[in-house]
Parts: sequence; structure tokens; C-alpha cells
Amino acid sequence: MSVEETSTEVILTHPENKQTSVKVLKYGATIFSWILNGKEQLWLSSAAKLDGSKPVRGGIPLVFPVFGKNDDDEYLSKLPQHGLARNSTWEFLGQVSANPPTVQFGLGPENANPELSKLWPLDYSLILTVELGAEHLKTHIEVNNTSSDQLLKFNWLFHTYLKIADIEDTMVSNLTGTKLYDQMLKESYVDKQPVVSFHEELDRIYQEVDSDRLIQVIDKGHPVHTIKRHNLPDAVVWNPWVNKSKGMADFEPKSGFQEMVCVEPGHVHDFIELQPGKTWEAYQLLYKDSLNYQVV
Ligand SMILES: O=P(O)(O)OC[C@H]1O[C@H](O)[C@H](O)[C@@H](O)[C@@H]1O
Repeated sequence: MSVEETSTEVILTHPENKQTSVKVLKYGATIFSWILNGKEQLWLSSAAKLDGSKPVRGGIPLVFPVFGKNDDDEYLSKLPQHGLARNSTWEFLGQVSANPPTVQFGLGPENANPELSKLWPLDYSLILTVELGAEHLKTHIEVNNTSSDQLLKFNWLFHTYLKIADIEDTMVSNLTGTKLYDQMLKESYVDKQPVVSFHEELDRIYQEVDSDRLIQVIDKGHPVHTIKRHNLPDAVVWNPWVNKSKGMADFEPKSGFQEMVCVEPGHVHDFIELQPGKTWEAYQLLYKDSLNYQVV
């Protein structure tokens, strides 16, 4: 069987390669492991809670309907940082394809975290599709506005924690020339550096990155992760470095920042405004590719 369901998780194994698998926690529909040809691709904190007591520190948490904290929207401002999807137990909708093994998860007001749904009482339905390819992991999201008369205003983001060998040898490419909001400096500017490199805490929201740009994570000249985006114009790049890691109780080991980088495709620089009855969709595709500097 390429899909196995337990009370808390869904595990997919590739039918042609037992060394390729993905594990999804129903809580948050959070992918917390993706092993490709025997090698883990995602970073997961050793202190991550997988019991539904808090969002998972690592893997691919889902951010909806708000990225960060909002202060001005009547309802979104009441939600905690990064919204309610990562704090809700999603329904496992089943397998939709045998090869590549593909499964779906659903979330709506009927099964979302009740405390948080009270704060954001809107009508919506989400379908997350997880496809485990022989050489890729695709996460696709569909958001439906199920209301007959209310606009659905939201952000979406895949908060992807990628595993790397050493942050000090790592660069992120193909973001050159893009406007960004630097959350450390609280300033907007255009990135003129040929690549992003890491020497301290870095927290940047790259905005409206050309859709044909592949974002690559490069280790000493070798591309280790390639990220393709569909309908996700923004990309957050984050590494918490020493002090921020120390302050996160569920971030372990404390030296773990050296082995992770978050590259988070999303739509966060403004809100998507979905009319009643309409659908919005997007995906992130993680795979391996040769080095491809599209812009320097
Ligand atoms: O600690 P969390 O709520 O999971 O947020 C973790 C991080 O998410 C994003 O990457 C933000 O840009 C960061 O500012 C934030 O620290």
C-alpha cells in the first residue's frame, strides 16, 4: 500500500521507490517529513510538538488566512500569528491517484479550531493536495469562498523549512532585483545582491517575484533544493540564527538554525480578495534541478 492512514498521520510511500516517502500530520495538514531517495529534505525541530498542542516547528506548516499578525482588519486582526490552518485538525479526504501517490485534506469552519473560528467567522473551504513524485513533492491548495454574499480576504503561504548542511555555506538564488520588505530593518528596498547569503538573523518578504523564476538553495555551488511556484508571487526567506532560536522553546537543538533555511512561497504582500462562490488555487513544487542562475 502506498498510502497508510493512522489516527494522527497519513504516510505516502512511492510505489517504485520505498526510499521516497512523505508524512503528513492531520493537525495542520503539516508535512513533517519528505524523504527522497533515502535522504530527508525537510528540517524538523527535535522539540516539535506532533500532538496537536501547538503548530509544528519544521516541515511545511500552512499559513492561512493571515501571514504574521494583522492590526487593521476587523476579523483577521483577532487571529494569532499565521492564522488558524496550522492550528486545526484537517479531515483526510483520501487518495485521489495511485501513481504518483496523491492525497487530499480538507478544512472548513465545520472542522477548524473552534476557538479561532469564533474570531474569524467566515465561510470557506480549503483542499490541500499532496503529490509525492519519484523526484518531487507538490503541494497544491484550493481555496473556495463558500459564502453567498461575503468577500473572502486572505493570505496563503507554504512555510517550508528546508534541510541544508550548513547555513554559512548556503545561498538562495534568483531573487535579485526584487523588491522586499526586510522584517529586521522594518524597511523596503530592492535586493541588488546576486544571491542571498546568511551571517545573522534574516527575515525578508520578497514581493512579486517573477513567476518564471525558480528559487534555488545552493550549497557550496551545488543546488540542493529548487522551488517552483504557481500563483504564489511572494517568497519569505528566514533563518532565525542564534538569538531568535534561543527564544523559541520548540526549536531544538539550539544549533539547528545551521541546518535549516525557510523559503516560503506565498501571497502575503497584499490580500487575495475572493468573490462569493469563487475559487483560488496555487502550488509549490519542490524538486532537484541543475544550477540555473536566471538573474544575477
Ligand atoms: O514562530 P512562528 O509563528 O512559527 O513564525 C516563524 C517565522 O515565520 C516567518 O518566517 C516570519 O517571516 C518570521 O518573522 C517568523 O519568525
